[in-house]
Amino acid sequence: MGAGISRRSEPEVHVVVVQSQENGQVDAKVVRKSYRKPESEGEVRCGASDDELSSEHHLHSRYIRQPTEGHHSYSKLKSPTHRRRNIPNQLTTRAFEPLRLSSSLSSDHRECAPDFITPSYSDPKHQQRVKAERPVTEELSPVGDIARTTFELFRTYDGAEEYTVYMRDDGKRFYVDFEEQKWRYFPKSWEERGYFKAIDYDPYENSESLAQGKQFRDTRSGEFIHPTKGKLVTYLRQETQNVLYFLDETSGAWLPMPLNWERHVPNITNLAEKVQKACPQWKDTRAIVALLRQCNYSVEDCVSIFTSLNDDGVLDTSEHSGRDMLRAKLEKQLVESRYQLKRMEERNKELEMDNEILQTKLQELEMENRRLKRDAERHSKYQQQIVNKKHSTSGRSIFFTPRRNLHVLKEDVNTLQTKIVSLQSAATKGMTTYRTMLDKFSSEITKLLCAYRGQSREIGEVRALYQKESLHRKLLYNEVQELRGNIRVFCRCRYDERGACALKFDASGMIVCSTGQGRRRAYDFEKIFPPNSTQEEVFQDTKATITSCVDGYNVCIIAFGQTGAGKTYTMMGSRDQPGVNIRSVKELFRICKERTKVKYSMKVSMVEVYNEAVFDLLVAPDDGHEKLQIIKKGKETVVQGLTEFEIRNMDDIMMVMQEGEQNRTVADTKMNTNSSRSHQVLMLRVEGYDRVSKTTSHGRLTLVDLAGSERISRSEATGIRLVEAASINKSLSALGQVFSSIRNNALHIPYRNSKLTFLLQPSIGGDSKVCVFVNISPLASNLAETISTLEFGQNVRQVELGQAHKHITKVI
Ligand SMILES: Nc1ncnc2c1ncn2[C@@H]1O[C@H](COP(=O)(O)OP(=O)(O)OP(=O)(O)O)[C@@H](O)[C@H]1O
Repeated sequence: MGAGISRRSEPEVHVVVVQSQENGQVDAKVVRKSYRKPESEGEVRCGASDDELSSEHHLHSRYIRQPTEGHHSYSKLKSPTHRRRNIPNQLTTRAFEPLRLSSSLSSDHRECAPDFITPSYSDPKHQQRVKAERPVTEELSPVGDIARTTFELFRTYDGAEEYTVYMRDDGKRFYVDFEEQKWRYFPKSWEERGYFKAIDYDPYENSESLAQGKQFRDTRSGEFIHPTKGKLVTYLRQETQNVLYFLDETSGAWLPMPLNWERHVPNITNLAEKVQKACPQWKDTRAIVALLRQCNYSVEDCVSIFTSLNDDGVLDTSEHSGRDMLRAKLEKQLVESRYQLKRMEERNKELEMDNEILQTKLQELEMENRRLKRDAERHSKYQQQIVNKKHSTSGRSIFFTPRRNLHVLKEDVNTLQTKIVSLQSAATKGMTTYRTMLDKFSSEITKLLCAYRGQSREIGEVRALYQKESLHRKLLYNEVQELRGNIRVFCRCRYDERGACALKFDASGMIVCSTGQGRRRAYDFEKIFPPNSTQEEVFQDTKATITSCVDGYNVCIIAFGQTGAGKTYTMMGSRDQPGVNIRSVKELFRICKERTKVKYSMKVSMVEVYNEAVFDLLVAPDDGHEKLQIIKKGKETVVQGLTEFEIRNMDDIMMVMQEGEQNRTVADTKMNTNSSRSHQVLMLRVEGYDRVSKTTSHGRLTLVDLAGSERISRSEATGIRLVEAASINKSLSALGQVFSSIRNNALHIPYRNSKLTFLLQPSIGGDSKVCVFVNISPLASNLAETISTLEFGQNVRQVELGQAHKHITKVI
């Protein structure tokens, strides 16, 4: 038992035809909406050829034939919404296949061309019939927004047919019926049989709506009055993008127009006004001009990007959002392009593999073909020999070859020949198929390669733009920082051979780490030093700040971070790789030596803050390690009884530092074998007497190596180590509170909450220049501490100290 099913668009009609095996009676049933099995037993043989189907489809009726010998039966079905038509009784007998609709009856085709169906559009005979039968479709109006349309060439894979296709801005395709001079919807089902090729289209040539643009293109040279530069000659040159150049009269060269100037060019102003008219909430003209540049001065593209970004919620329409919007767009484009590139690469690989397989198959077939040809030649030779032999023996008695044997041989040869011919034709057919497929794949590969190259170039451009933007942003930020007198915060990640790096150092100069639950966060600092950074590189960015203490500024450098994250390494360093402390003093000596008109003197002192008490590190503990008191004398903060040494060269400072390091409290902890248990503060007073201006500058350099924050649960500190850890954490949190209070402009800044903050008050709370190093570990096991250190750094970054002041006194 079986069934044939016919289906069309609503109302859905299913037909079941059953022929009883007992009496041969044929029965056809109409089942709507669902497929139902026929109840009577029988064998189904029903169907219709494509021709018959297509010729009847436009009648909107179906018939099913049961071709038993000499008898034809049919069932005529009609859809209630369509008209009835008589079906001819006489139908030819032929082998039927199960009743089906041709592939061209896809839903989109029906929707587009309701009154005609093209089952085999490449068949010219059929097309003629279709043209004769199809009623004229409504007058389609393909022209939408002409600037956003695409003209394409649709070519069938066998190359037999070509259509000019037009894609409207709403994505609908049309093709030109040249005979009837009409636009028709392009059926979706055709797309499987060929491919599209874009036809280059110049909107200036064809669009009336861009008459303004045409005029603009025709008058590429021009001049305009710049508010400060006066009259400037311009010329709009087209390269990959349109780029506006102006004639620099000094050098006589055409230079690209700066964005700020471009706003005053009348044509550009016109375009920008158009954009603003379309997007009234977008007020930032500079951003509009920037986006127009990116969109090759296409108002439509510009508006479209604006609208789409606005829809996505990406766009902030406030005045200063243009650059952000552009960046967001570029980032989005970058992500999309990367994804597409990846997909294309995958597809490319697949196609290349298919291609290889096909090549191998083709080679096999060619070998088979050659072998068959050789066999055929051998057999025809053999047959010829037999015939010759027969002729030569025809006059004689049948002594050599009995007639019967000859007959059998002849039959064998004939059979063999037939087989060879059929094999040859099969091989040729197979080869043709594989060749066609090969051609198809080759063209696809070529297309993909072109697209791939285009994408790569685009990605390169977008990436370069993005990096330029990031750099620009950073420079602007630095300028703003300079003006606001903020603390500069650097981040240094230590090198650690114990494990892989769990942090990502972004190309745009950010540090990215996972903050749990699949979320990631990027942290931005003045500069980020990845694990492989050298001590010299780290010092380079602080150098400028340090040297300003020679001019009379107070400068303070602080290293903050988890225990073992490399604070002491950054500040003190090793003998071979000296840190910021030694390099700073060396730099100070170098500058002092350079300035011959100024007489400098340097004095150094060193203290540690250990368990909430201040100790002089330049006094050996044996000589009486006394707690020192910090007191306020007017505006100054003074450590009572502090030893101060004058230093004249590097040897002096090296000796002093060695002494201080020896006296500092360090201990072996679970987290660091040489862990600093106190905050070390090195203070340098630099006085310079200018013989010419008769003034004295009083600069002060404070270098602070903080003790490391630690989680007691991880460091497993007990006894005295636990007391130390508690006091370290307390003073560090007091430091954090001081920064937060300054940031929030609090009336009271709690400097006195700890000895550390009280000691550092003149350095961090006044008119100093401050650099903070946040030291972090790259290990995944330290991620929680790393994140809290990075958060601390971000908070400190927001602090505004105001502009630093020079300390200069006039000598009478
Ligand atoms: N960038 C680096 N390259 C190579 N080794 C480093 C680096 N940073 C730190 N180290 C090494 O890591 C170890 C711990 O560093 P360091 O003592 O400077 O950490 P710390 O933050 O000062 O710790 P604590 O707060 O416990 O004193 C030292 O042996 C140091 O030499």
